[in-house]
Parts: sequence; structure tokens; C-alpha cells
Amino acid sequence: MFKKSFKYYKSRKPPPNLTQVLDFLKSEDLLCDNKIKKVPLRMTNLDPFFGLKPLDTWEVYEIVAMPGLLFVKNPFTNLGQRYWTVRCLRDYTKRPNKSNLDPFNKPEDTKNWWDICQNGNKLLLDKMRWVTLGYHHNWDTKVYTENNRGQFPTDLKHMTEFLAKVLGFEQFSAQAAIVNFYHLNSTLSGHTDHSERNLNAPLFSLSFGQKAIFLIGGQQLEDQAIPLFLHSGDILVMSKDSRLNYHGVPKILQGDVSEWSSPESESVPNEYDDVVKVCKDNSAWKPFGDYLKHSRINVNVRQVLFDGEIQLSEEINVF
Ligand SMILES: O=C(O)CCC(=O)C(=O)O
Ligand SMILES: [Fe+2]
Repeated sequence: MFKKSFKYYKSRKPPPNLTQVLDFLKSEDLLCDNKIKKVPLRMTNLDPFFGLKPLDTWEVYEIVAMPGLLFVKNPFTNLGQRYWTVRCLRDYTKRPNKSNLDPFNKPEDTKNWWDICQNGNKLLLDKMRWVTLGYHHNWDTKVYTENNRGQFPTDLKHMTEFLAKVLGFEQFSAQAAIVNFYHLNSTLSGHTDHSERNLNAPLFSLSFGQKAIFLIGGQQLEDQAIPLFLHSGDILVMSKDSRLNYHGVPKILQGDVSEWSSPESESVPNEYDDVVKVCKDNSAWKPFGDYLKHSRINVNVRQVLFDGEIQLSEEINVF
């Protein structure tokens, strides 16, 4: 069922009928049809986090047919969306983080991929497809190892751990992330994310830029799959029974521009100042906004270790 649905939504000729794709912009209809239910926040008394809207405005839903699959309707401020876009494109793409471009370039070539692109090499812009942070995902072996581990960005760690707390996953520790860059013809085929040692911890998936059709099935390929739209700013949480479900992205659709349009004034803690300057300066922001007009950025953040563990391998003490 998953493969058949994936092929259906991926098709260009003929294009798919999108009426069955869950659209949380019409959440009232989905609630009426019993497709989704509202989930109350587990903590509401936390100080607001930079780049996120006040907690009393958040809308969180669970998909009724997929227990454990939570959807947070864009909780980011426009400034927040701009902030994470700049971080993903300009900063997280730098070494020593790993990217798909590493094997093809000398270290100095990919070091400032974003700057090289801005200084004329526009062809390189669409070649960046993924970056890994923290424990690097090994695409061949699918195994995380201690000697293939980098620094996890502090801002992304704090933001996802804040999100986790609000949703009731107090113990969540952000230790690995994949940043995916999609263009209008990109797809991500069906897979399960099962490399993490701790498969009970939830996985947080953030989307910025053009909207995607996200397809999620069950733990078996034969299980029924559900398509849903992910708009800019939306967050999906795969937890509990849905953590190991097949999922993929059969299509990116162009059309969304407004979500990151004009940054509002919000108080900014010192450590975010430098990036916020870029977000608020329209000419500095322009290349990032232009990128988002034809691309989608997805950041998915995982916990690898069991709660309280600090590394994968045990130290061996030799006396
Ligand atoms: O782009 C997405 O929404 C999903 C990405 C994903 O599933 C992954 O990187 O494992
Ligand atoms: Fe995935």
C-alpha cells in the first residue's frame, strides 16, 4: 500500500488528486471528520522561546489513525522561520558537519558552500542535498558510532528540547540531526528511521519553505498510508506507536511564500543577535528568501542514546 500511494502522489502525468491529503490549514474540517484530535500542551508555564509563538496560541493535533504521530501547526514566528533558514543554509552546511558534497570537493570548497554560491556559483546551490549534525548518520551502514560524532548545535538542541518539554517528552535529548534540502523535483523514498539505539525517544521533524506531501504508513509496507501537507513552519513528531512507521516525501509543491514574509519585532537573547541581524536586513535576507521560493528545508532531530547515557560505547578499563 505504501509503495502504491507513493507512486500515486509522486506522479506528474497524470498529477494526483489532492483531496485526500490531510491539510491542517483546514483543521476544523479534519476535526469534524474525526481524522485528527486536539492534543493539550503538557507544559504551559515555560518562558517563551526565541522564534516561537506564545504557547497559548499553539495548535497540536494527533492523527487518529496514527497514534503517536503529532502535528504542531506552524508555531514559529516569521523571525523564527528566517532564523532557522539562515542557520541551516549558511552555518550548518559548514564543515566539520558532513554533507553529500564532501566526497566531491576539497575541504576548502565546501567550507563556505553558501558564500561560494552567493559569489556566483549558482549551479552549486541545488547540489546540496543533506547535512548531518551531532552523531552523523552513516548512509551505508546506518550505524551511528562514537568516532563519527560532531558537535550538535546548541541553538537547535535548546529549541528542540523546549519543544519536547512542551509536548511532554521531558527527557528528550537532541543528539543527531539530518538537514534535508529539497527542490521542486525532489522526493525522499519510503523508509523507517531505526538506526537510533533508543527507539522509544520521539523524532522531531521541522519544515521550512515550500510545502511537501508527506506520506506515512504503518510498520509494514502493506499497511495503509496517509498523505498530509507539511507547510512552512509545521512540526511533525513521530513518537510511540508511529516512531517506526514507513514514511517518505513523494512531492514538493510550489506556492507558499508568506510564512517568512516580514519579521516581527520580538525580544532576542544575545546569542541569537548575529543571525537575527541578517534576518532583519532585507538585502542580507534576500538570497535566503529566494532559496525558499523554490526549495524546502527539513530538519529532523533524533535522540540516539538511552536517557542518562553519554556515549555509545562503554569505556574499557584495562588494569
Ligand atoms: O523531509 C521530511 O519531511 C522527512 C525526512 C525524513 O524522513 C528523514 O530524513 O529521515
Ligand atoms: Fe525519516
